[in-house]
Amino acid sequence: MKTFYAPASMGNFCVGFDALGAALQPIDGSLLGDQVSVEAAERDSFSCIGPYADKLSSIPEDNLAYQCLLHFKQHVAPSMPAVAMTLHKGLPVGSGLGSSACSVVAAFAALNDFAGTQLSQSQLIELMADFEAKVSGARHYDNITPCYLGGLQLTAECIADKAISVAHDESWFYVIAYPGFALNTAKARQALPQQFSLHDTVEFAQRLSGFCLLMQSGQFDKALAMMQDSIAEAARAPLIAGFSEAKKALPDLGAELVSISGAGPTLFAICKSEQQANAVQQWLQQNYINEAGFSHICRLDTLGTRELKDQK
Ligand SMILES: Nc1ncnc2c1ncn2[C@@H]1O[C@H](COP(=O)(O)OP(=O)(O)OP(=O)(O)O)[C@@H](O)[C@H]1O
Ligand SMILES: N[C@@H](CCO)C(=O)O
Repeated sequence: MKTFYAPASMGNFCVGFDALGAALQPIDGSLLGDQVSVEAAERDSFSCIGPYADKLSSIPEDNLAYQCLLHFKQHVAPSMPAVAMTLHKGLPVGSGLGSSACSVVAAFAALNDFAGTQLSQSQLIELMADFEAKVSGARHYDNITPCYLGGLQLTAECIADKAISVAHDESWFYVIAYPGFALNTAKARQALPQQFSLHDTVEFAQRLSGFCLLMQSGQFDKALAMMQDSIAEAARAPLIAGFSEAKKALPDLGAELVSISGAGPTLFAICKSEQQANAVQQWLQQNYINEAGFSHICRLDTLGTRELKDQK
């Protein structure tokens, strides 16, 4: 049996709505994502286990990972032998951490390996984006590609191979806090303005391109100073209880930036020291998350989706 792990990710990354995404790795070494195991079997089967399995339908056909298996057998590798697939659901649904992307990416990575189909990066990303789009209300790559490739990715349909890795400051800490309630991505997208002025559109492009060039040239503090969300935050903050209070309070504890992770409700804060990250996390644990929520101090996960070794 082989097990593939797909890390959590933060779509948008504040300054790049639908265009930037970053994969996360808790600094305590714990896994924050989904896992898909596959092994040869007499007949196809699917099971979903893990801490968030009960948040999903118990009907296999309703699960994205199983839908990936059915699609793969029908359209990619019809001669593939029967397989027993197990999804370990390690991320809450509607979290803002790329939960559905994790299931899809881990499933296709595991199936591509099991069937020996050796799909290209672009072919795999297109497959993954097709399935992510089924549930998120739109086709966006900013969870799929950082989850699959790792790191910070500039990502879009129009980009060669769908993603370009962007340099990042390895000393930054990302404090993430999932409050414990869900926010459906499709609903969070419906809350967005349907039109932006020419001025706002041009400014978004100027800010995103400036950010990427500054990051790529190692001018990380200048890049950090450019980080503003002019597309989604104003419309989505009212949907996320406590976000506005956190945005006001956390800079006093050392947060350089506070922004929404993906479509929310998870938020993230960028800190330059672990001491500041601990202070920010403590505030979030006391004021932002309920008993079903969690917080992690993270770095960027630079490995992306990978096989977990010594799985029995
Ligand atoms: N394996 C799966 N993982 C996550 N969602 C799934 C899965 N299978 C089916 N779904 C359904 O897909 C929908 C995912 O919606 P949504 O995109 O809001 O969640 P998400 O991907 O978990 O959110 P986010 O990307 O913000 O973490 C939910 O309605 C969920 O029930
Ligand atoms: N970029 C998408 C999803 C991110 O997880 C959005 O903000 O709706």
